[in-house]
Amino acid sequence: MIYTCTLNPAIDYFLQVDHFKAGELNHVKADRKMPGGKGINVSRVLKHLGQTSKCLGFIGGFTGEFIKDKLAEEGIEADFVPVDGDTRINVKLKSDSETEINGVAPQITDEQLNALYAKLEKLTADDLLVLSGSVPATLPVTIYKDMMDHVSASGAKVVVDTSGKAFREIVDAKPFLVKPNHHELGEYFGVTVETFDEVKTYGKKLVEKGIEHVIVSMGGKGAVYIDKDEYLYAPPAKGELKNSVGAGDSLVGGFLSEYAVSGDFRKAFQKGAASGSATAFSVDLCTQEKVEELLPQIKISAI
Ligand SMILES: Nc1ncnc2c1ncn2[C@@H]1O[C@H](COP(=O)(O)OP(=O)(O)OP(=O)(O)O)[C@@H](O)[C@H]1O
Ligand SMILES: O=P(O)(O)OC[C@@]1(O)O[C@H](CO)[C@@H](O)[C@@H]1O
Repeated sequence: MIYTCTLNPAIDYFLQVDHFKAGELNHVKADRKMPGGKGINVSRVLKHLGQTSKCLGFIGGFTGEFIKDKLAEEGIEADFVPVDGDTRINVKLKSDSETEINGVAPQITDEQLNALYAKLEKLTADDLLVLSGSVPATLPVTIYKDMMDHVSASGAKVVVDTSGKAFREIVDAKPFLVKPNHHELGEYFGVTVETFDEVKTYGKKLVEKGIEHVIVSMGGKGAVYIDKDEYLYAPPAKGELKNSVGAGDSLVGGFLSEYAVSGDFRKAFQKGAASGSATAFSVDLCTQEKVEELLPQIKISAI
């Protein structure tokens, strides 16, 4: 089973405003509320691509109910730990440019954290655990490493997609796979990472630290896969950018949907990259149909 864990889920509230002006009254042309948070997005992409998964994490309040209902409607299993406060709302403002305003997580108690650990301790060697997104302020920044400690005895493989301090803390715990984007990779090493050579250099440093598989996403420039033997490049598919929110989660979801079935990294990387582009060209997260349409464009090459 693939488990996704979203410590800090959100309702993603998409607002379309013509020519947004800060500091003035703006009228919304169209809006949309979606269940969000990185792990939840991975689960939704897996579902779209025909794979089952279970969502873990913390959820609370009327916003949490909305997310649980939407996941249930989509046939996605969830086993969240309930918390007292409201799950956050993240505003995604689409105008001449994209602006994101991510909300604040509710309080999480030690008891609630222990309830999550108890669920993790039930994982087995056949399971994959995806730890995605930001860490609520009331949890320690070492939380992802602590969670890995709770699954380490099982041998379950852990995939991590996070940033900032949480990413800094997880690297030494050597997860199976990490997916920073190129900015996050640069932030970790205190440098700017823009070119493919820089991605290769700093991605390889993560592999040398003991992470088996590293995927660095580069937005509209595609993605690079690095392990101890090779560097692979996945170009972006061609299309019209409609929404970049969740493209990275789609890369992770698409990758895992193939890896869980075939264990073939090259094919998984291709499917992941096609899924990232498919989301970038869609209003919501990628569909199977769109991923299949774009897949032939993603020619994986050694670089
Ligand atoms: N404009 C685009 N055109 C084509 N493909 C894209 C585009 N933007 C993203 N992609 C695909 O999606 C992948 C992931 O995108 P990106 O690097 O933006 O992830 P991210 O920064 O983790 O995003 P998020 O945090 O919003 O999920 C890219 O590696 C690429 O394959
Ligand atoms: O604040 P975090 O946890 O880093 O990111 C949360 C978030 O911006 O990421 C997803 C897209 O990747 C959205 O669904 C969600 O709103």
